[in-house]
Amino acid sequence: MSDSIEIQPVSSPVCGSIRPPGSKSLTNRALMIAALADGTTTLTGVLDSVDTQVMANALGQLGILVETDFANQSITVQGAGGKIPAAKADLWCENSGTSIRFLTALCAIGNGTYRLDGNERMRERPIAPLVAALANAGIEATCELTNDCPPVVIKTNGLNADVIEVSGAISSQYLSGLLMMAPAAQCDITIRVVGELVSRPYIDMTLEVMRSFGAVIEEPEPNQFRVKATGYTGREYDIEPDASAASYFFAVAAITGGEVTVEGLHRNALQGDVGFVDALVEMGCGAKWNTNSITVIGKPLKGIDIDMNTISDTAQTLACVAPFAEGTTRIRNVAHNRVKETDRIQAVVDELQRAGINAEEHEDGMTIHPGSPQSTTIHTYDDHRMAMSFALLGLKSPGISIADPGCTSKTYPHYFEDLERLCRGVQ
Ligand SMILES: O=C(O)C1=C[C@@H](OP(=O)(O)O)[C@@H](O)[C@H](O)C1
Ligand SMILES: C=C(OP(=O)(O)O)C(=O)O
Repeated sequence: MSDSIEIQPVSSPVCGSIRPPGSKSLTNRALMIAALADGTTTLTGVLDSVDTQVMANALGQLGILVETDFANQSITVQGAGGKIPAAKADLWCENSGTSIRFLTALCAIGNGTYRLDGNERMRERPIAPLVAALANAGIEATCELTNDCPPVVIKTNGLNADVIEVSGAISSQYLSGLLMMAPAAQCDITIRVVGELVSRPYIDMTLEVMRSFGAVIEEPEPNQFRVKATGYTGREYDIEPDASAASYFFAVAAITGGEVTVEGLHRNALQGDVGFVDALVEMGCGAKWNTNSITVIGKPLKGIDIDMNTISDTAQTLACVAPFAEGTTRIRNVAHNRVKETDRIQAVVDELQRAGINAEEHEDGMTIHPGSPQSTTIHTYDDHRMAMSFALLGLKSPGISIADPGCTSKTYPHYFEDLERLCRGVQ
């Protein structure tokens, strides 16, 4: 893909419908659980992107039979019944947080030595809370370097602990990984979160997918989970379209005064990020929640003060809607966004300022003032969500280019084509 892509402004409100590709979070959960299950699982509606390829490849290296048919959005997994066939593996996780966190927990139930690593940014993304949780549970788990980040080495001959404690203050993915591994452990396990838990809807998603494959989990107290060692049963499982990806299309309706329908999502979707629609409604938009689609209707926007802890992947989207609202917008409680693909608080504020928008950085978020973006090239810091959200500015003002558009391949390789199709009505 080229070095940058210039976004063409739209001349009228965007009206249309779109079905984003499958959810990254659900695809990677279903893959891990299918690998642990008894029998065969066929996944449909899966996402074909770097993050899911990395997960599928790593499971293959662990000796699980994973047959991808990405052309048909399908993957078949022969579950190994709670065993990890390979006794040794070096797993490359690129910059996929879900992959490295879920796989680290998965490796704990193996029998051998496993090393997990990723790209330069992944080596700056903390994993020590998960490593400490496993170490306290009797696994020889270490961070290879001195910065509490990957590479991680796991030496294990199975997990035999009945209580695991984990911190959830930096990422919920540590807890999700432990929860998903637990039904395959040697005994029932209580997993307790110590302190704050960010991104809670992802835990509810984890529990729901686990239950769909037969897991039995209770939450006797908030953030304390009792998981039975029942194993999982393979099945056919369909993945919802990605709700975080949908946020960009809902935002298109919001900023152009149009009407955009996203197919395949609904109020009770497994992904908490459908809650982004509520944020747009708070800003003044209309919304229709249908049984198998959600429509956002763009109306005059007003700035809001919003806690986005539970829907933090959509904070960048909201930050790129905010300049077009009347009044300031304050985004709170997303300090965990500083340790994702890039420091997403600093990067968003820097790039809004580069486009001439007045924005301030806070420890936990940002304030954005109304303004009209000026022509510039937006830096994207190898963060797919920087590229996808800042494209919105270019729909409103001429001369906005997005550097390194290929970085969307992490979760949405065809994003710019889909955006073009929606905005220009090209089929
Ligand atoms: O469990 C998941 O699928 C995810 C959890 C979130 O991470 P944190 O829990 O680190 O906020 C989110 O940002 C990420 O894109 C996907
Ligand atoms: C934070 C993200 O991904 P991950 O943590 O899975 O790398 C994301 O997709 O926005």
